[in-house]
Amino acid sequence: MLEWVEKYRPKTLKEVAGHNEIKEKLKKWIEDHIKGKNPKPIILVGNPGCGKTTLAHALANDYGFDVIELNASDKRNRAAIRHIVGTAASSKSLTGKNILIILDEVDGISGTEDSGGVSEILKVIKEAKNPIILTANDIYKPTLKPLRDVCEVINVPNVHTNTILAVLKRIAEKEGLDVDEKTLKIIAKHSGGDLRAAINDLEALALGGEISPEIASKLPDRDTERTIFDAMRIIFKTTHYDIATLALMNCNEDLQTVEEWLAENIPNEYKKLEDIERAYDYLSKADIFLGRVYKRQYFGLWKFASALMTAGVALAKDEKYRGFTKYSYPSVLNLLTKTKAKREVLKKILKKIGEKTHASSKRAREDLELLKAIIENNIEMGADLVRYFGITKEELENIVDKKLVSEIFKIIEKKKKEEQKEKKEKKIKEKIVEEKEKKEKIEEKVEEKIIQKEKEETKEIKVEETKEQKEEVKEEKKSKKTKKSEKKEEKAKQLTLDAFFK
Ligand SMILES: Nc1ncnc2c1ncn2[C@@H]1O[C@H](COP(=O)(O)OP(=O)(O)OP(=O)(O)O)[C@@H](O)[C@H]1O
Repeated sequence: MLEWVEKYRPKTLKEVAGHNEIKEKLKKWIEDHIKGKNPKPIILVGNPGCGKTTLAHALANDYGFDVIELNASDKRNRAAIRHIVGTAASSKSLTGKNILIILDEVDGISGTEDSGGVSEILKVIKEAKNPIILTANDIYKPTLKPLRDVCEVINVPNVHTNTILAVLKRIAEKEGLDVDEKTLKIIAKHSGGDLRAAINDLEALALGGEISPEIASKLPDRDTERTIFDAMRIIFKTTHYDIATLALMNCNEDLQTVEEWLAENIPNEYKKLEDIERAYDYLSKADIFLGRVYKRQYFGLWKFASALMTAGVALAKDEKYRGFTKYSYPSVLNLLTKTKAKREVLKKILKKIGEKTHASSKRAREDLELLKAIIENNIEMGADLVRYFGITKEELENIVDKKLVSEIFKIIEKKKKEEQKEKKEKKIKEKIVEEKEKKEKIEEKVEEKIIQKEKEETKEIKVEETKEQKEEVKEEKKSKKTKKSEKKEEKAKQLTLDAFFK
């Protein structure tokens, strides 16, 4: 049974959804070839599943070309490519048709381990009389610059959501699926412009037997889980070392998670016992390296773990298994996800205890056991400790019986209220003392002022007194003076009288 992406792969350019401008460019390019103008080879660059290979095949079909499609990043293919290019000097196939060479995944030529890869492809391009289309997800690696220089780069954008929706509708109709537009829209949006992913999702949901908006919205997330799905697809479907090792390039998951995914899905993909055995053998070897990376911090071993996991599992099969495989979420991770919330809470509690007791989380774990025992035997003390550590009710419910928790928090509330009351009373008492002190101070000040005033008054009286005394002395002096002068005058008068009578 063909998987849907193959079953519904467009045969002609007309059937290819979207990409109208690119279709015109390709048509002109192949017509130039037919006219013998020998234009530059084309590199179609775009994200996975946007239709690069489909465009190339449809073009060949429309113009009656036979196709030779080879994976450029596979070293073993290079000899075949050279041979084909060499023998196809007449640029015609056995059937007498023109040949279009499609070199897939040129960005899979790895720079260091396959340094001659790019120059070999360049040689092929130079010698070939046939039109060549190369495809790549990313052509902007520095090692691929020589290829960019001799080819025409055409960027193929992601497929528009509406276009994807139209394709999904057509497939659903042909497959007689009972699915509404809302669900198809969710799948289309979710694919992020990757039509292959959208078709695969629709097929996976159809296989599951139920296609509803609820289920469609549970599809793995494009940017996170999706990348791990892509990685699984690449590792399980390829038989090439380089491609397999690149499978984790855009994958954000750590190697331990990838290992779980592979362990879960090996028997989903591989059917021959020998393949399964070999795959698990490589995976277990990868696990040994990975263990040493983490335990001994030998980060140099990481690449061996990664290579054994990706290329090891990929090359464990004798040949590719065709058809669609539904990769499942690892059951162990499923279990961990289910208990994740609980584990997170436990971590928080241990952190809180550790902060107060200045202990590691390992030691805090022992303290937590102690706390549980205290709660069961002396709930008052347990409540005090729970409060001291700052453990919330919701957190405590994860580790202690709910009944006990509500009792503990009743005690805590009661204590809190009592403390608040005490605090209030203390505040009132303090206020009273404060007021009293204030009053006393005011009284002291008033007294001081009265004394001051009295002092000032006595001073004034004294001043008055001295003034009066001065006046009196003056008066006395004055009267003495007048008396003296009167006496003088009298004396003078007497003298004149005496003189007169003499
Ligand atoms: N524009 C399109 N119109 C119709 N179907 C498409 C289109 N693009 C992709 N598809 C579907 O998606 C499948 C994958 O497309 P194709 O192999 O061309 O992608 P690609 O861009 O070459 O991806 P990759 O980079 O992974 O090789 C096709 O088999 C086809 O069913």
